[in-house]
Amino acid sequence: MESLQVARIVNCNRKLPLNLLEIPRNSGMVGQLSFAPSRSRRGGASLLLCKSITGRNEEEFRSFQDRYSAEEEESDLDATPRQDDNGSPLGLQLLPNYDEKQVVNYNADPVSATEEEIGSVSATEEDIGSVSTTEEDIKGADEEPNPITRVTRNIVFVTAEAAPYSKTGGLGDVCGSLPLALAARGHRVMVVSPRYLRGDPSDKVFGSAIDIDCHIKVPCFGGLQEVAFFHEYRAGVDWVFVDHPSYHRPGNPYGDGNGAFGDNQFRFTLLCHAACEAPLVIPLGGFTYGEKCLFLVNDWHASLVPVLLAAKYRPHGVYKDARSILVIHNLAHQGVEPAATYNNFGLPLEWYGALEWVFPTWARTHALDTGEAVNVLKGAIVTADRILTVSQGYSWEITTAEGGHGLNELLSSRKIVLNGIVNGVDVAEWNPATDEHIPFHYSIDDLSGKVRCKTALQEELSLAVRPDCPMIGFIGRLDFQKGVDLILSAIPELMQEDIQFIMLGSGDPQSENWMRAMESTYKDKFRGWVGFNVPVSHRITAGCDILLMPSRFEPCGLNQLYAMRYGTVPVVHCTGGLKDTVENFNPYAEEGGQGTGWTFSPLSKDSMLAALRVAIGTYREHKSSWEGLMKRGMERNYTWDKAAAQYEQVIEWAFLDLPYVQ
Ligand SMILES: Nc1ncnc2c1ncn2[C@@H]1O[C@H](COP(=O)(O)OP(=O)(O)O[C@H]2O[C@H](CO)[C@@H](O)[C@H](O)[C@H]2O)[C@@H](O)[C@H]1O
Repeated sequence: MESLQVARIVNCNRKLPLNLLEIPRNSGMVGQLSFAPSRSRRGGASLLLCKSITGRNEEEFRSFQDRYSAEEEESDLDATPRQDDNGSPLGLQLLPNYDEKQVVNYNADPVSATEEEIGSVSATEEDIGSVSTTEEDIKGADEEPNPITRVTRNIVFVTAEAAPYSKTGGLGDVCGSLPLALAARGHRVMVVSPRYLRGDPSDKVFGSAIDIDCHIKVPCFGGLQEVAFFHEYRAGVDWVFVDHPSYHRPGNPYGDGNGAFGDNQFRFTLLCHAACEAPLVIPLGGFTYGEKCLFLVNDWHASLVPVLLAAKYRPHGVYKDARSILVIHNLAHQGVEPAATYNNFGLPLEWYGALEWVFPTWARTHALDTGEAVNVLKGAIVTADRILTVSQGYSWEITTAEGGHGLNELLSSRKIVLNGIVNGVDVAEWNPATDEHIPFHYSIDDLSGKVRCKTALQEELSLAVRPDCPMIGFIGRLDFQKGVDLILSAIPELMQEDIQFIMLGSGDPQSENWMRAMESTYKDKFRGWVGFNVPVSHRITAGCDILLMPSRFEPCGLNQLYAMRYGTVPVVHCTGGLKDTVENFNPYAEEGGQGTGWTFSPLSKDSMLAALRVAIGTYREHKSSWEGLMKRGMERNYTWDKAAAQYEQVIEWAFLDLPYVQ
């Protein structure tokens, strides 16, 4: 079968079906690798890569291995290797900062497990009896008044972007932070993402990722495509970068000034194939992640992964114990292509139905258009073991006709495994007391630095320096989702108020031009910063009094979380994650009011303007209420550790069930 001409570097210890071990002639592979026992600095057995590593490569590999082991020692990790029935190394336990009694090694041999471990396992089984996948269960997961059992997993993130290596929006933030939080909780975590090189100084972010001399050939797009893996071990996480010439070009991960790249389907198909191979072929710290891993696949770019597990691997006994969770950050993007491109995915023909997509008649372009297409995100929805979105509100919205982008019925059919977990904030990056991008620091106990940040921003933008003038900010992609059109329609009226307004964003060229035009029309009140600039986004978040987010839909939204942390009061459309995270201000509640901002509805110019006017009035005339709003927002706990505890719970649910597609 064509898709099974898997030419890859194979761990010789693994007993794979023969056809998976076949390596085509002239494949150009670096050679088959074998493993041999070697010295272990920690006394236990370790595995040494012993073929095709010569000269410089050998040196590089050794320094990579030394670095890995050194960091491992620093964190005092238990690196005892274990193997599964096939001889695959498993369960390298990374357990920093944990009381051993609280951690159960999921991969431990039950025969040799201690009584204490067995006791803990049975505690888990009791839990199983009471498990029901309700939102309360997830919410409660982070509370842990009496932590009983923690199971460590091998977790593989697959993502098109991960900060600081690549970021165009919130996906990059999440995949740059959540892996760290899960690793800190004791899991072994790998992030697989492309190695984007733009040919400019920004490429230095990949400077510490070394070529581990592991090349594979993946069968897709009519041939065998060779990709290489680079690796960096940082903050307890294995960052694995897939290297291929199609990731080397100017622009952002998805496109450039001319629009989206035409070969994105190819680029992300490569990513998915490579991500499926990575846990099998890359020995990190001497050991592969093995087959019993959990794939966290993010958005459509990674959505072929669960389909590949089901269609390409499991029929041959590989990944039969793995699980996958699809995380939907934005349902609006689904990876839809003409049906003919199905042949390019490297999937067996009989799996066409998983990706099949037929546009309704009204959405077809001409009389002969049959509407036939393939939808990659749909493929993951029908094959992943569980589905997560980035807030509970959004997980409900996507099951409705209004918010489902055509996938609501399918998503409703999987409601039982669909949950929402609100994103966290990277508190190391977003902390007004230490933020390196802002000129003055402040905290909930001493807010004096905030107004100084504001006047510094006014100076920077050549606006009148007026500490008492309400300053409103907007940060985000300029597109339909973010409701930029609403701001556009409201600006003439808003500019009648005595306020200052600053927008930072890039995207739709028409909106960019509109921002420039507004700046010249309202010289004394409006500033439009066109571009993607992280330091400026921090300065706006710290300097403004109000952050406006009129998003049409918002799966979670991060800027309102950052704003609250910086004492900047959010005014948001009451939708998705915005509704879940911003509590509407009630001035009549006890103790001078409740709430952290304003949520307006419906999504109209008038209701947005009304909310903004109330916010402006409160800022001007009710100073103590305003301070209460700021402080309550700053006290909100949206940390990644809290979110990671909830992810852990969902991961456990995934392993409780049999694989959805066997
Ligand atoms: N011009 C600019 N300059 C500098 N920084 C900029 C910027 N424009 C945006 N950013 C930054 O990019 C991030 C965007 O976060 P959002 O929550 O708006 O995510 P986005 O809509 O891209 O992604 C999707 O995924 C995320 C993550 O799950 C969800 O929160 C969200 O609802 C969903 O739409 C923030 O860190 C923001 O500060």
